[in-house]
Amino acid sequence: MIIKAQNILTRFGDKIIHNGVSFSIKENEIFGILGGSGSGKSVLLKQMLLLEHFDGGDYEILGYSLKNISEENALALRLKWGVVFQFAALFSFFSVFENIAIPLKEYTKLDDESIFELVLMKLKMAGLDESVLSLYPSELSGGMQKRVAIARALALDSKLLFLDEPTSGLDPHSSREFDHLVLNLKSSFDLTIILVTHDKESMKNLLNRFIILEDKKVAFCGTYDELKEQNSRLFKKFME
Ligand SMILES: Nc1ncnc2c1ncn2[C@@H]1O[C@H](COP(=O)(O)OP(=O)(O)OP(=O)(O)O)[C@@H](O)[C@H]1O
Repeated sequence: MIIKAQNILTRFGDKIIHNGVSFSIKENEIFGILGGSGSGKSVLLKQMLLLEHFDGGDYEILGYSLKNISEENALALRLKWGVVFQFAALFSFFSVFENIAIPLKEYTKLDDESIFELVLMKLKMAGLDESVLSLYPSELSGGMQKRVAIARALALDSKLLFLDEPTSGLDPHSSREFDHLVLNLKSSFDLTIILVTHDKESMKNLLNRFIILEDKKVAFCGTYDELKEQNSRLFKKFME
């Protein structure tokens, strides 16, 4: 297991968000976190990324326990994953090249030529070519911005990729193109991908397994076909 969540309890003030949430994510799967609005999907994602507290239980990610993790281990872990947040979150005042090069400049001692080669390689992995290198984010379509964000997230050879609502804001055609990209990345680069999504097509096309959060707990964990067979109420609610 690459990620294990055990009995997670989350509170904000008096309000309980998760009460005993447990799940495991296997290597090289696309794993979905589903649930209604406010069910705690984003909070769960942020907890795994060390961006949000939890009040009980523990996560184990790539062998590190997140409870009481040291600064040093937290940094080591941050270098092992890539993240794409909902609105691509590119630096608007940097070019595409600069956006993708940032983690390479910050965390490696590579020379300029190697950085250029790597940026180009990551851009191609994400389905773009050198013609966009000198453009600024505002000059790109929404779908292209997401691709640049993916290229940046994978700059450091991450094996874990977290995506928060990656198709939100995209038209249906670009959303399906994005699904293809995610599938390609998974199979070509042995990535494990964790995805929060509302997009029913993406759920059907992409997810190997998923959890559904409901009433502060995991109401379902398994595959699309298993949900269809085992729980028609949740299937209707989330997949139809
Ligand atoms: N920092 C915070 N302080 C207080 N409450 C918070 C905080 N972050 C999230 N919450 C609350 O936790 C609950 C779960 O939020 P979360 O953003 O995880 O929901 P979600 O399942 O991702 O919903 P959506 O699909 O609408 O984005 C919400 O009720 C939200 O108001």
